[in-house]
Parts: sequence; C-alpha cells; structure tokens
Amino acid sequence: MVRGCAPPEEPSCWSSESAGKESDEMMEAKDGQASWLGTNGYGSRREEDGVCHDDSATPVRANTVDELHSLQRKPQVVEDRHRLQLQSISASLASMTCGIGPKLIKGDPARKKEMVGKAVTHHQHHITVPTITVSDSDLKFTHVLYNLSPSELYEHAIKYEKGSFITSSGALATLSGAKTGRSPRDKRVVKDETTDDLWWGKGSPNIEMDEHTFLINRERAVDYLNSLDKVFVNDQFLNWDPNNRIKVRIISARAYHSLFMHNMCIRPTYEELENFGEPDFTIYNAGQFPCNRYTHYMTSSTSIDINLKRREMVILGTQYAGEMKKGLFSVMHYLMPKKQILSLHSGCNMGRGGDVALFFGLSGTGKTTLSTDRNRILIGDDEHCWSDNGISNIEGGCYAKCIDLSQEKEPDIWDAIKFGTVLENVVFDEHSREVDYTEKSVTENTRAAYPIEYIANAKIPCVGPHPKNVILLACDAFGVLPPVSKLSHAQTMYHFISGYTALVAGTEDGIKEPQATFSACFGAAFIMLHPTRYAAMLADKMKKHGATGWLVNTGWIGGSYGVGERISLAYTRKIIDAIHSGELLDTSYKKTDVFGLDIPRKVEGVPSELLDPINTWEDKDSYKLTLLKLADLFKRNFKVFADYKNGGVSDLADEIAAAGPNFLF
Ligand SMILES: Nc1ncnc2c1ncn2[C@@H]1O[C@H](COP(=O)(O)OP(=O)(O)OP(=O)(O)O)[C@@H](O)[C@H]1O
Ligand SMILES: O=C([O-])CC(=O)C(=O)O
Ligand SMILES: [Ca+2]
Ligand SMILES: [Mn+2]
Repeated sequence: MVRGCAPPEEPSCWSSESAGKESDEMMEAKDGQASWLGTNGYGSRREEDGVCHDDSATPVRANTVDELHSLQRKPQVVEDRHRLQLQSISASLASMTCGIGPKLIKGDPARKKEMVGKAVTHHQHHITVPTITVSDSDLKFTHVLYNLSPSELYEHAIKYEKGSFITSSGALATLSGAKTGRSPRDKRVVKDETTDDLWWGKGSPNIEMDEHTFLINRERAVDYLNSLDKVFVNDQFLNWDPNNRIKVRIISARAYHSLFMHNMCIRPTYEELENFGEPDFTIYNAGQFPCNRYTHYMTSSTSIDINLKRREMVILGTQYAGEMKKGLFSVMHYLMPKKQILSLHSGCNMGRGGDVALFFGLSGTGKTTLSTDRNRILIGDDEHCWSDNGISNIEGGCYAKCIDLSQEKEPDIWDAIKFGTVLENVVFDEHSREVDYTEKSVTENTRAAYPIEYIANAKIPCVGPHPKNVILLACDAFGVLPPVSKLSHAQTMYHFISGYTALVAGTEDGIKEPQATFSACFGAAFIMLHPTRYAAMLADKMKKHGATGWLVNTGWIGGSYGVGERISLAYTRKIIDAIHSGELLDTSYKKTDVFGLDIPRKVEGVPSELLDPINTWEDKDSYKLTLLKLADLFKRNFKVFADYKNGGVSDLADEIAAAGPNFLF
C-alpha cells in the first residue's frame, strides 16, 4: 500500500492507525492461547465450522480491483483557492485574438474514466469561462497538472513520453529530442521603448524581434498548448535572496520539462504556494511544435523569444530543457542590475570557516564539477546574484555534465543521480538499466538535473557572505595558459570581459569539437546589458570586499588539443584547495611572457613542472607560436571593448586594456 488511508467517508477503523493497533493486539495475544482462538474479530482465526480460514490478515473492504486502487490514494482537499489558481492559469493561457483563456480542469485526464460513478468534482476542479462558442477548441477542457510531485511526473513521463525510463539508480532517463543543446542563434528579444538600455548589435546575444512577431509566436505556442489534453504548470521561485526573489510560471507539454524545472527552480513550500498569486514571469514551452518559418525574423523552425515588457518567454521548435533555465537566467541578467545586484554565470561554494569562492567559466569549464567539493558547502553550481548582502543562488538545483562521469572522480554528483533526478540523453543497458556515462551516441552533452539538496553538503537556504576568491575558469584547448595564475584587479576585469575558453563539444547546438571562444562575462549568450556594465559592478564589489582573482586553466597541458591532454581533475582540485586555504596568497611567483600572468612556483600536491606550460611542451617553438596566436586572438577580441565608451568603466578602461597580453607581433 502506498498510503494506508481510507476515504474520509469511511469509518475510522479503516485508518492505518487502528490497523496498527490491531497488530499490537495480535502480538500480545500470542502469549495467551485463549484470546488467540475463538475471537471473531479481524486478525484472528475462526474455526467454528471446523475449517481453518486463511483470513488471519485484515480483509480488504473492496469489491473490485478499481475500488481497491481508489483506497490507495489520499484525495486532495479541494478548496476555493484552487479555483483562483485555475483562473490565473486560464488567464496565462488566454489567446490574444479571442482574449479569453481555455476551460480548465485540474487533474489527470487519464483518471476521468476511473472517476465515473465517483464524485468527480471532489477530485477534479474546473473553471469555465462564460463565452459564446466560436471554435471547436472552445468546446473542450484542458487538464492542468499543477506542480505535480516527482513521482507523478515520473508516471506521466514513462506512460506518455517515448524514451523515458527509470535507470538502475532511480533517476529518470529521458530524451530531449532533435536538439541536445541550446540554440543561441534562434534566441530573439523584443525591442521596444523599454529596452533601450539593452546590448544590441555586434557581439550581442540579443537578436531583435518586434512585438507583433512575438505575439504571433506566442499565439502559436498558446494555441498548441490549448489544443492538448493536458498541460503541466509549475509555479516556482528564482533567487534565494528573499528580497529579490521572483515568481515564475512554466507552462509545458511534457512531464520531462515539468520535472526539470521542478528540480532547477526553487520549490515553494505548501504555504508559499497558497499565497503565490500571479507570476512575475511566464514561460510558454511549446517545444514540440515548430515556429512558422514564414514568420518575420525566423531563420529556422526553432525560436526562443523573450518579451521583457510582457514578462513572457515563448519556446517553439526545441525541447532542450536548458533553454528554460538559461532563458530565465537572461531575464535575471536584466532585472537584477536594475537593483544594483550583479548576476553571475558562476558556481559558488563556502568553506567551513565561511570563506566564499565564485567559479566563473563558460560551459564545460568546471563550474559544477569544482563547486561540488566534499570539503566545502555548495551554495550553487551555475547562476548567482551578488548584492550588498552577499551571494545568493538563483536556482534550486544543479545541472551537471555527465559525459565520462565516474563515482571515483565526482562522488557527490554520482550520488545525486537518484530518484527524482532527470538524466538527459544518456545511454543505458536495456535490461539492467545501468547508465554508460562514456557513451556519446545521442550526444556528448549528456546532463543530470537534480535538486540542490541532493548534494549532501548543500547550504540551504543557498546564500552566503561576500566572496573572498573569484576564480575564472578557462578550458584552454591551446594548452598555453598556466594551470593557475594570480590576477591583479585589472587582469581580473580583462579576463572577465574577455571570457575565454575552448568551448567543449555539444552544449551549443552544432559544436562538435573544442574551439577557442570568447564570451563576455563568461556568459555572453545570457547577458542583456553591455558587458562593461557587469564588469564595472564586479570590479566595484571585488574592491569593496577585498576579493582576489585567479585564472585556472582546466584545459590542456603538454600541447594543444590533439597533442596534449586535459589536466587531471585531481590536480585541478589540488590547485583549487590551495586557493581556498590561502596557501597561494603567500607563496612565491614568477611572471610569464606575453600574458604577464603571475604563476606560483609551488602548489601542494601538484608537480611543479606542470605549473609553467612551457615545461610540458616538447616542441618549444610550437609553444611560443601557439602562445602568440592565442594572445593575438585575445587582442582582436578585446578591441571592441577597449573602444567602447559608454559602459561606465571609462576611467578603468585603459588600465584594463593594458592588463591583457603585451607583445609585438
Ligand atoms: N581538470 C578538470 N577540471 C574540471 N573539470 C574537468 C577537468 N577534467 C575533466 N573535467 C570534466 O569537464 C566537465 C566540466 O563540466 P561542468 O559540468 O563542471 O561544466 P560547467 O562549467 O558547470 O558548465 P555548464 O555551464 O554548461 O553547466 C566535467 O565533465 C568534468 O568531469
Ligand atoms: O544551458 C545549458 O544548456 C547548460 C549550461 O549550463 C550552459 O551552457 O552554460
Ligand atoms: Ca554546470
Ligand atoms: Mn551554465
């Protein structure tokens, strides 16, 4: 039995409580034969007719299997507030052209049949919007599956979504469909009178769209969602800082999407949900349905559209769940700086003594891997805010890369992959359901999304004091950046604005092998304002709170990609330990040519010859050429920022530009 509870109309002797009492009595009765025999109550043997009946257990009071099943479930109490929730959801799903929302019923459409003969309205609350019916879609009901639990979402996924399976660890394996990474080229932002301060034009991730086209796509998504039998609705929060938290609503067609967001956003308590009211931002995820390529601004059948004025986002033509996560992150990159709060594409953890470290870096550089650390408390793995009160995580979950995941190297992430976790695009044994993390046959970008409390030493609530160390992670496929260097203030800004890495395969659609990339603020795909605006805020906060900047190369040593190899995670962890402990603050340093980086001569647990990359390259000439090549790429990339006058860091601009590589080519 899932729950030993009876429907409220049944006498209380059917409750689990009295069932428990009965068995106690039976235990007592064991000693005294007299009371054991001849009793007629449940739980005893009757021998009056000379036949020993096998009914020593309490018989079930049900005439059919269906009735028995109905006893399993504790019905939800339905009250007036559910009507308000449904009204709010119907308003969210209102079509622009007819101005009214669909008729909604709360509950699973599959349970309709079971309910026949029962008091359906006890379980399924519905609202109807008074209207003169003009279309067939107005005649139907849409079932709303509101903030379902992981167990319920598992059942929906397994029943209705191809490719959904329970793996041997209990995680839900699922497929994200044709897209296995984000599609930044298909992202659009509505340009209107409220978005003058956004970063537009060359280098910006914000490709413009007009309001009318947005509404066309919105209508397409809403019509699609309303045509379905059922939609999933998640009402959740973003940002653990209670003063700056926002309420988000995600309307989607797949249990996979609903479970993903359940894990990734902050889960409201029962009381918080009672008082949720209207969302601050709504996502319409109609990912299975394409956009119409004849629509203006559309260059493919995928479109991810953000409208800041309407506080809405529409997803068409991609089921990759990361679009929702990172779409909301873009929104936070717009909203938070307006309140002087810096939004960051970074991981964050804290030592037992309260020292906080930020881990910046592009996709695949190690934010999740390195912020998840046995010896430290995890605040978050990917998206944070830095306000006057300190750091807060934006999310309620983590999103780890799984390719080549091993229990030995990443034990905490391994342990987090259990019941409730969404495993995207992994390959598993058909029978044992053991996942093979080395398999890339669906994609290299396999992922696990789990609630943050699945990491044993997570900090709940996910907030912490001002950071002491700011670690910039780069996965340098050229293999010329040192494994670790200490940065001056200007160098920290230079490398933050540059946002260099060698993008690791897969996270962005179409990238199949590492290639050098510059992405301002280590997240150009998500920022909304000009990069210098975020950099100025970071400079200010680091100065004010005395944080030290570090550049850590989690990429190649001993040669470029193809010749050398990626530095071992074990060494990188030793380097990070030395930063946290303060060991690297008082060690001796030497300055490198070209980039002018200060590299330590010694790090506990790491062979010293690794610390200067020239030592690990066999071909020294090739090393020098590669170093100059990378430096040149840095210079070219930085030119657009050095020329930029309106970012608010003009006094700093020269100093920052001078902190980049210096050489004659
Ligand atoms: N030396 C190393 N340091 C860090 N990570 C390493 C190292 N060597 C290999 N890796 C692997 O690189 C990957 C880093 O991915 P991770 O999930 O931490 O990326 P991320 O920065 O969080 O990216 P995203 O923003 O896309 O989530 C992991 O698969 C990790 O096992
Ligand atoms: O958004 C994603 O798909 C994964 C991620 O964290 C990133 O790319 O930074
Ligand atoms: Ca991550
Ligand atoms: Mn990320």
